[in-house]
Order: sequence, then structure tokens, then C-alpha cells
Amino acid sequence: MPCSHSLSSFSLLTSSTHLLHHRPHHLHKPSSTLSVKSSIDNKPPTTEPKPSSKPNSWVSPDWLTSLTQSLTLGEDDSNIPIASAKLEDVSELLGGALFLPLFKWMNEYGPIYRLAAGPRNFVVVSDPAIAKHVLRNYGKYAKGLVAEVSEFLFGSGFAIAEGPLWTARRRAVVPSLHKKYLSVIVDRVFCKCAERLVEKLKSNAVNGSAVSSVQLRDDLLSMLVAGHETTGSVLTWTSYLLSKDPASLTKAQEEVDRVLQGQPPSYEDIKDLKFLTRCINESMRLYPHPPVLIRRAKVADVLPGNYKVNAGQDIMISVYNVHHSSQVWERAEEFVPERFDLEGPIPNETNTDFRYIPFSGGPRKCVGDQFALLEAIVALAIFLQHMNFELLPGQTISMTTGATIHTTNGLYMKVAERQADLAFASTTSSR
Ligand code: HEM
Repeated sequence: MPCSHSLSSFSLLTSSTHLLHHRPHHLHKPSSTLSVKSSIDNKPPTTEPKPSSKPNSWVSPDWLTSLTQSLTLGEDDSNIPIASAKLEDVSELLGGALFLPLFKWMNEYGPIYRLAAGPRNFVVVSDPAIAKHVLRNYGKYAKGLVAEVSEFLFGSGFAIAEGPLWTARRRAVVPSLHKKYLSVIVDRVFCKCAERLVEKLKSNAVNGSAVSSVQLRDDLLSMLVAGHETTGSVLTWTSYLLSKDPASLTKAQEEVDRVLQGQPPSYEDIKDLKFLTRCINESMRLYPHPPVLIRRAKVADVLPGNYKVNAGQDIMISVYNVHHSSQVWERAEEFVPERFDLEGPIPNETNTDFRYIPFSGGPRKCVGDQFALLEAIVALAIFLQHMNFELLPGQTISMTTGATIHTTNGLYMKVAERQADLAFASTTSSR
């Protein structure tokens, strides 16, 4: 499920003006940012399946691919390449990061391909223009499989509801996420909770015990809103990325000291924590939660690029692929917070033309996006203000999936209490 967190929390922060204009065939270079690219017009790589050394098995996805092809794709005029799913692509990943083979197949088959997954077949989309088409045309594309499999959990909750029920409930919830409400919540909830977390961590700093970021996440979850797994995962991966990039960590800490001057962040301060916000934005590009979005075509349609889909077609939009594609982003695999112009707007689906879609887009976009960003910024700012941290050596950090991307075996950090550099803060701050 996209947001497995409870819906009892609420939102704002301004979204977009224009950061990146869509220029279909070219690299785009907004001032002082890295360019992003469009993959839709690039010729897809070869659709020839790679030879496999392993024998076919009747339980293997390659067998399922063949069966599905023969049963459902005999008359295929969709123009969509068919990915040949091989057992070795997924066998090591069962129970793990199943979105990773989708990335491998994108590199083999291009930004759109058809994949057999059991008796169904999915069209896997890794292209911003096609993702935009599907997400924006909500009337033509419903939640489909994701609503079916999570109905036991959500009942008729509006995260998976369709039609008039969804419209009515969404309208009812949105006002509760208004900016006025959020500005109060920053002070009364986010700051207080993050400060309590820091107090807890200080005892770990004193006795030298390692802290697992899973625990850190769980602490944040229980102190903030129950089930807030998405924001917890964002904080986990952002702290991981910063621990691997000391220059960015120092830059973020200096910014926190300069802007906050040893105080907790106010709602007004948040807009000045520009670099720290970009660290979170970039972390959500590299680790989007959830990594895939699911839709089902309600009617036959033609996707950008002249790919045809029939009514009933299941579609997976791999946000992970869009965010990691070298056709879409320069230095796609690197953590570069500055790729998003510090003086520009916060990146979102609109101002990146669906190249950056961590909160999805279109009518079913996350209602809690601004709430979540504020919460993450406040928690990270207070954490960086009071703690130094470093990754314990010898860990292999790998990904696994639930509703969000998790670390497979936790993330162990050594934490130490930190004094804000107030000398630096007072000489350079305008506060
Ligand atoms: C970093 C944190 C978060 C991330 C990454 C995230 C991500 C998403 C995504 C990708 C979707 C759209 C799924 C789709 O298009 O199928 C979504 C939907 C949703 N999110 Fe979030 N979310 C976050 C935080 C929140 C928070 C804090 C709330 C509550 C205040 C929330 C409430 C919802 C709801 C109610 C929906 C369903 C909206 C609808 O179907 O109309 N989310 N979220």
C-alpha cells in the first residue's frame, strides 16, 4: 500500500512554481542544477531476451512468461516489448526488494515493457511522460490490484476507495491539512517529539551503545503518529546517505546552526533550511516510498509513445525506475542534494514534469505530502543540531520492501552529543 501510515495526520508547505520545463528531447539545465532527461523518445534497448544458463522450471517466472504470452498475448498489437522474466532475476529477491528486477528489466527492455507475473500481466512503466498520463487520467485508471489486496486492511478507507466515496472523503480531509494547522503542529508536535528523541539518544551517546536506525524510526513513529512508516523510512535513508557523505552532513549542520541559532525550528525557519530540505528531497528520489504505484486501465487507451493498453490492463509505475533512470537523471545513482536548485521551488511532480514523483501525482497524489515534509525537516534539523552520528563499520546495507523501502538488517550508528556551533551561527545568521 502506498501509505500504510494512519490517516490521522495532516498537511501543507508550498509546492511548486516552475523548476524544470519539459523539453522532450533534450537535456535541460536549470541554473545550478543537474539536468534531467526524458526517456520516452529514446529507442528502447534490445528486446531480445538474454540467454539463460539455468534450466526452465515449471514454477519459474520464465515459464509463466511463456504461458501468459501464449494465452494472452497472441494478438498483441500494443507495441509494448515483452520482458522475459527469468527465475534468477527474482529468486534471490523473494521476500526482498522485488522492485530491483524491474530496474534491471528497464535497462534491458526500455521505459515500458510487459511482464508476466503469474496469471496476470503487468505493463511496467519507467517513463515520466507515460507515468504522467496514467496518474493524471485518474478517471481512466483506477487503483486496481492495490485496492483489492489491501481491502482487508483499509476497508472502504479513502486511500483505496474509488468514485464518489473517494471524492467525498478526500474533500473532507484536505482542509484539515491546511497551512494554519501545520504551523501549529510544527511547534507543538514535531519539535517536541524530535526533542524527546534526542534526549533518548543522548543516553546512547553516553554509554556508547550503537543505535539502530530501525529503532530510531520506530521511536519517531510511536512519538509522532502511529504507523507513520513512510516518513520514518525517509529519515532512515536520509541519515544513511548523510553518514556516507560527510561534506553534505557538515553543510547541513552548518545550515541548521546558522538558521536556528541553537533554538528549535519555527514554522518560518523551515523555508530557510534549504540544503537540509534538498537532502530529504534527494533521499526521496533515491529511496521512494513506495517504490512502485499500481493502476488498472478502466478503458482501452493509447499511452504516449503509441503504446496500446486494453481495458483491465494492470500497470505498475516504477517510481524507483523513473528516479534511477540514467535516461531521466544525470548521475542518477549519486546522492547530489544540489541537483535541485537551492533557490528554486521544492521539487515535485509538476515542476519536474513527472520526473520526480515520490508523492505520486494527479488526483490520487498523497494528501499528506506537505505534512510529511515538514515533519521530516523538523525531525532531521533537531537531530543534526544535537547529535553527531556515524555508520558503524562492516555493515552491508541492503534494501527490502514492505509498503516502503526498508533496510534489511537495520542501520547501526554511533551517536555522540553535539553542541551547535553558535559562534558560527551568531556571526552569520540574520535571525
Ligand atoms: C514521506 C512520507 C510520505 C510518502 C513518501 C507518501 C507517499 C504517498 C504516495 C506515493 C501516495 C499515492 C499512491 C498512489 O498514487 O497510488 C500517497 C497517498 C496517500 N497518502 Fe501519503 N505519503 C507520505 C506521508 C503521508 C502522510 C503524513 C499522510 C497523512 C497525513 C498521508 C496520507 C495519504 C493518503 C490519505 C493517501 C491516499 C490519497 C488518495 O488516494 O486520495 N501520506 N502517499
